[in-house]
Amino acid sequence: MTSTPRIAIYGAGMVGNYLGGRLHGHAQVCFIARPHVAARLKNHGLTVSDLHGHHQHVPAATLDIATQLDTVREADAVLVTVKSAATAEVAHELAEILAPGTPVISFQNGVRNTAELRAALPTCRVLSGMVPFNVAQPEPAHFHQGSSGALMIERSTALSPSLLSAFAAGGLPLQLCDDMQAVLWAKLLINLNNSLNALSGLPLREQLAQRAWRQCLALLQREGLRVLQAAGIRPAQLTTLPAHWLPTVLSLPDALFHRIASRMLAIDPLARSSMWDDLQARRRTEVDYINGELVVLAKSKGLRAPANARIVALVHEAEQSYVRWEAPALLKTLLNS
Ligand SMILES: NC(=O)C1=CN([C@@H]2O[C@H](COP(=O)(O)OP(=O)(O)OC[C@H]3O[C@@H](n4cnc5c(N)ncnc54)[C@H](OP(=O)(O)O)[C@@H]3O)[C@@H](O)[C@H]2O)C=CC1
Ligand SMILES: CC(C)(CO)C(=O)C(=O)O
Repeated sequence: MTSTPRIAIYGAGMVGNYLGGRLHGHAQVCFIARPHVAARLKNHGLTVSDLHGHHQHVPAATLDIATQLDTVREADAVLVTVKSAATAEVAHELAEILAPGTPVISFQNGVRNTAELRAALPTCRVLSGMVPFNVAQPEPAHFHQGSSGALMIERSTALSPSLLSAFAAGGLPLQLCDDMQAVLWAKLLINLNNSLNALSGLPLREQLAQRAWRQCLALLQREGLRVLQAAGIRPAQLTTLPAHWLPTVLSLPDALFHRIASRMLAIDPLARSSMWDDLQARRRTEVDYINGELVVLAKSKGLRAPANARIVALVHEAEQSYVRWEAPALLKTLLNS
């Protein structure tokens, strides 16, 4: 690999544009974008910022934006940043074009994207990744990191020093990890809030500041933890507290929660979950790949996950016609499911 790696970003949305903007100048970044996104970037350039004060504009003339896959042929690494439902299609497109041995990193939520990519790309080095922070889009070509955390990637010899250096130089702290499946399950437990946030219609910080919403999340997580235990899956510890303590902390009264868990509320006031973005854009959500994953796993173990199943149904209803929920009503519905 050359000293400036060529990185293709497959899926120029929230995460793809943010990561690509940060990597720009430290790597030769090529964005694979939908035509309307490509047009917007070509008009405005790309701006990325974060809650720590970073602000950077990448002029349009310096952006490499493609709507066809041909440019990926030369990539030293591909970052997959599409929603989970698009992974299969992307994997098959990449299979036609990528050189054997190319690292392909899934920066997606959900626990099955990597396996899906591996099945279609047996000669590539497919690695799991995880994005811990939120990305918002305050303006059409501006992507803002609204919470903190280091990216995680599966440790592998496929990650060249120049690739790792590009992330460091771009101000994207990176943690290499041996057991990414445990990380992805732990992230899935956190992502159980995506649907609640979407149904609440509130920014994340405002939603999580309210005990009744945290009690809904605690209920979904407790159910999830029971299912994971039955399946012999131990989620990694991604927060200051182990995953199995989170439901207790989330259920605390507001005053105590704000004192003990203030870090959980260190989120940009405008940030919302990616599932809220999908509902607003009237796109299919990832609920089947998050809450639905627990429902399927429970069934395979002869168990049920009724509260998560109820959320799957409610989000599918919201995909058809959005109804905003109040937390006490949703909590009652979940307790009765
Ligand atoms: N947004 C966030 O804050 C976070 C998101 N994540 C996860 O990261 C992943 C990506 O999320 P996010 O960035 O929000 O998703 P977005 O929907 O914002 O971005 C994905 C982009 O990829 C495009 N796309 C899909 N298929 C293709 C294709 N075949 N060719 C070209 N473009 C394509 C989509 O277009 P179209 O919509 O037209 O299909 C969309 O523009 C998800 O798994 C999400 O859960 C993780 C942490 C935070
Ligand atoms: C960062 C987090 C947990 C919440 O924004 C997320 O993963 C998402 O929105 O999909």
